Amino acid sequence: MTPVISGAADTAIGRLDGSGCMALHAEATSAALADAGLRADEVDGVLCAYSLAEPHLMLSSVFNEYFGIAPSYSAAVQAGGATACALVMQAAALVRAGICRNVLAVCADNRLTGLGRSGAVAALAEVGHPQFERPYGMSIPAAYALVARRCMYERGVTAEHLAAISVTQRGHARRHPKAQARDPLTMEQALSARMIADPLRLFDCCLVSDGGAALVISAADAAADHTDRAVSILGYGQMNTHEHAFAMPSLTDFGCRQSAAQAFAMAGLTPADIDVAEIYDSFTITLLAELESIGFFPKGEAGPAILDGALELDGVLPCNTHGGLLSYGHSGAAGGMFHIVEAVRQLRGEAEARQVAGAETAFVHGDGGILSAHCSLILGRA
Ligand SMILES: CC(=O)CC(=O)SCCNC(=O)CCNC(=O)[C@H](O)C(C)(C)COP(=O)(O)OP(=O)(O)OC[C@H]1O[C@@H](n2cnc3c(N)ncnc32)[C@H](O)[C@@H]1OP(=O)(O)O
Repeated sequence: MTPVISGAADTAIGRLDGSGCMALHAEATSAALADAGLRADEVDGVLCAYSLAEPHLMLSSVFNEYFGIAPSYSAAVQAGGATACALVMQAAALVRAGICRNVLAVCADNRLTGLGRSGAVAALAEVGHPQFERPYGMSIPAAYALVARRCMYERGVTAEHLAAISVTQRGHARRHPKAQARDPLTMEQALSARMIADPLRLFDCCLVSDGGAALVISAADAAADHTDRAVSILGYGQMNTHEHAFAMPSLTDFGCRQSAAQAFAMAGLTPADIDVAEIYDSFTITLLAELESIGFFPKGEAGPAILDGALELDGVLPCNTHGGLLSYGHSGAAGGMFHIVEAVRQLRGEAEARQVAGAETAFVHGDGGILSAHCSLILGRA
């Protein structure tokens, strides 16, 4: 059974006063089911993730009860920023195995209003190793600063290369009416913004947001009964190289190389065949390093290419066309799901002012945090 994405939707994003984690899950789910043309009782699989603001021991069970459904397969998955892609990979496997016909994958969190930005940043700092990192104040931005410094030393990455990423993505976000950060951003502003973790400045860092997103992954014949806008899941792959920053095998070469290679082999495609890319951008350096590890650019060449407009809507690799985690928003596992929702919209030709002309193939990638767990998807126009 070929798996397809038959429905995709996201909630509002940003500071959503009064929002709750479960309400955002339910809102995203209702919208994705409506998009798929599916009733809730036709869903036989539910996959969800986790919440920082309202932690639950078994989020999937809580969600099912809250939403009033009783799927035959249900689980909560946690793979950091790779979670959304991992949910799609697991749902596709359930469909291929004939276990489920319509799997709902949903992620949401209210971490901006639920924890406050400083509370969210403090909670994220807890992911560091309890013995070797947390006592020394290692934060997530600081860990990525180590990656940035090493890429500067080994590959000639410059502050301008990183700033060009945040400026390009802000330009994309300004074309998306729902994006959280839509003010104009210039190279000068990006390069002179306050330092967060040297060499990463404010606009090198992703946002903290409230929001949610959901997808329906169906068997192709099941989807054909309720929609003609499904998007094919052509390939997927995953790689886990380490857990904590201190154990990274390399500060410049990441597991996305293997996860993407698996996905490309399954799809029978190469990076040159991709029309639009939605790639995890927790920090500007995350994206730059991934672009080179995956093979979209040779080592040391992504930065100059980005300065030349490679990631623009009419560039060689239109990338993070909704604005990404840097400007669209980042709400835990939902942050990665926003990338997938955007890929679906691009392939359906529904991306409005930010549509990439003739987009037929999309590459999506999630990175678990400190570049550990990696999961890649390749989607295609059905
Ligand atoms: C583990 C995984 O699962 C994988 C991952 O995704 S890793 C990524 C996880 N997420 C993070 O690490 C979050 C990264 N971001 C941050 O830590 C914070 O945004 C930051 C430290 C960069 C700034 O936080 P701060 O200093 O407390 O900002 P603060 O002084 O409150 O903000 C002032 C203004 O700056 C702006 N601002 C804040 N953060 C911003 C950002 N990242 N980009 C652009 N503007 C930002 C806002 O306009 C804000 O005004 P409002 O409050 O009106 O919105």
